Amino acid sequence: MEVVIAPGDQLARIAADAIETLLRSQPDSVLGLATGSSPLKVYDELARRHVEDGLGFGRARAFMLDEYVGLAPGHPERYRNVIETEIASRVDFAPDAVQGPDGNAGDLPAACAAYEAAIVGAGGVDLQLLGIGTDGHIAFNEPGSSLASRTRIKTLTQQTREDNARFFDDDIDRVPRHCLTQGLATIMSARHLVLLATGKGKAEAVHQLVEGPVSALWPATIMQMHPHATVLVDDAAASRLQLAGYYRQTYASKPDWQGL
Ligand SMILES: N[C@@H]1[C@@H](O)[C@H](O)[C@@H](COP(=O)(O)O)O[C@@H]1O
Repeated sequence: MEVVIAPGDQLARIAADAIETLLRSQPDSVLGLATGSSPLKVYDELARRHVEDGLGFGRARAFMLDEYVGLAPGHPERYRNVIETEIASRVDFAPDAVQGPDGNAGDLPAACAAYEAAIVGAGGVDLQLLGIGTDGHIAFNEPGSSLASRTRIKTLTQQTREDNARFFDDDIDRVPRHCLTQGLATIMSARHLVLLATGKGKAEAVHQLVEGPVSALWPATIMQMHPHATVLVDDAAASRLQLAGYYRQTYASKPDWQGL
């Protein structure tokens, strides 16, 4: 696991660089897209590079991490709509190139199985962007999630519903109680994981993610088992890291040939 501590804007550029390098060398790459506020600056940077530098997404495909259950198709906070607004509509993905789990399916378990099959059918995800919840969840794998889980229905914790109420007019009663989410094993199948976290509110989750024992109690800790995981954090999110000095020193002396 590589930990990079840098200012927020720089983190977004580092993540966008990794995606650009991938797309330029392999235009038919499969990207994993995350919702939440953490990746928004990355999406802004990718949209800018699309317009100004001709970065193309026309042959790429993308899979979303998760989706609320039961939000109306036109609801602005439905993750499919958020991804459309924040990135898909701003670049040149082909129609239907971006897929997400169907939180309005009549048969939700079947929709989860179909989603897993679609990811496998596309050859798996090359680069998965991730944020992290304050309780250490990735996608919507809440504490207690099986470390071997695949796409399935989950119940959101009170903490996550409180955290996400800001997207629902600060009214927790409007935040759905259930979601469909890629499982931890699904996420671990991606070839490169790139997690972004900023702000003091994420400091404990980041400490656990990088330095805590691997445990279902802090689901993101499974990333310690991934052969290619990058954690991009600002000073505030890094403030509880015990080995912050070592991570800074390692990144400062990173060889040019190494890449992210
Ligand atoms: N399902 C999403 C996660 O994918 C995201 O990582 C998390 C953190 O969001 P933010 O980046 O806004 O802090 O929020 C939601 O729960």
